[in-house]
Amino acid sequence: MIQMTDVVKVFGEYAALNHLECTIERETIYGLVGPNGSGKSTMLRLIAGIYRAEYGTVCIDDEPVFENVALKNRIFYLSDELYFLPQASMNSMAKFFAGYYDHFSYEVYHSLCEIFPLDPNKKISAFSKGMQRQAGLILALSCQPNVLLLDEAFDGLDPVVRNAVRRLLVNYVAEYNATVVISSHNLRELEDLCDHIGLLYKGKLLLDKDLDTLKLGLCRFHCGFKKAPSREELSKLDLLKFSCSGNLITLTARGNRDEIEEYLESFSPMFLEALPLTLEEVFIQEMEGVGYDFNHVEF
Ligand SMILES: Nc1ncnc2c1ncn2[C@@H]1O[C@H](COP(=O)(O)OP(=O)(O)OP(=O)(O)O)[C@@H](O)[C@H]1O
Repeated sequence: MIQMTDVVKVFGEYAALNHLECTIERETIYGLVGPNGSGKSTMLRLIAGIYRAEYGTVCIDDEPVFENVALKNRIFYLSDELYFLPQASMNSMAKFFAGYYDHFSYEVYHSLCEIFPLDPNKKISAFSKGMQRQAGLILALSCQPNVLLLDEAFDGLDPVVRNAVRRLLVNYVAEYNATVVISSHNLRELEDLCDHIGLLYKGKLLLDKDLDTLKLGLCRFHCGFKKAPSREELSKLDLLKFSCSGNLITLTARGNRDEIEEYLESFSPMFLEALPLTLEEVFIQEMEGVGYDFNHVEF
């Protein structure tokens, strides 16, 4: 379990993380979203033990991370600015990481090299940006970390590779009882990948929720009536959004989907359909629910 308690990280006069509290359970794929400069990389670097917090504690399984060599051997931080040794190929980087990570597995490395169509003898600097990301992921997983920190890891990956990576991460977490934290400024990138989402804004977690709970708590319906009921007539619903055009109604409500559907059926609609909500829409509703103007958070 990753536990950040009252963490402050300052650069000069600026607090990049401002009394941050966050707990990330094992076997979780945790999506960390937030606008540019909200502190995502800083948070990941603190978890990786690269930065020391000015205040507060950062622990993994109750042990402080900073300067903890044994613990860091089980953590891999894949930076948004990928770094490979000059002139390195994947094979030479594998040798480099094998010298540092006690659990580096050549078996895993070779099997991943077969999944991704990259030449392991070619200079990584000659790879495209997306290929370099793939190389980084292969090497990261081969180190078999308990905690895998991926900073903007999906940048530049095409949909096919993205899908493959998604499957790999899900399997990895289950097989190794690992924790993966992925940062992105794009909610849509994380929607089908994470089971938990944290929204970082100005160095604080504004929202930290299980994805199923988030999605289950809200639903949207589109329905048509001979004579549409007014918003007031639907008083039993906890309505977050309501729009009526003629006899067509689109609404978003908080609550149990089946119960809401049953209630709407009692108004004898001519048709009634549930519409999917995107993660972004769920977030907007949740943020407004806690009195926050989502327009200030640009993704
Ligand atoms: N090494 C540093 N020196 C000075 N300021 C820094 C440093 N690293 C981060 N900051 C500042 O801390 C804040 C948070 O930066 P951070 O890189 O953690 O944000 P981010 O959410 O990862 O942003 P992005 O989505 O743009 O990558 C920013 O205001 C940034 O300017």
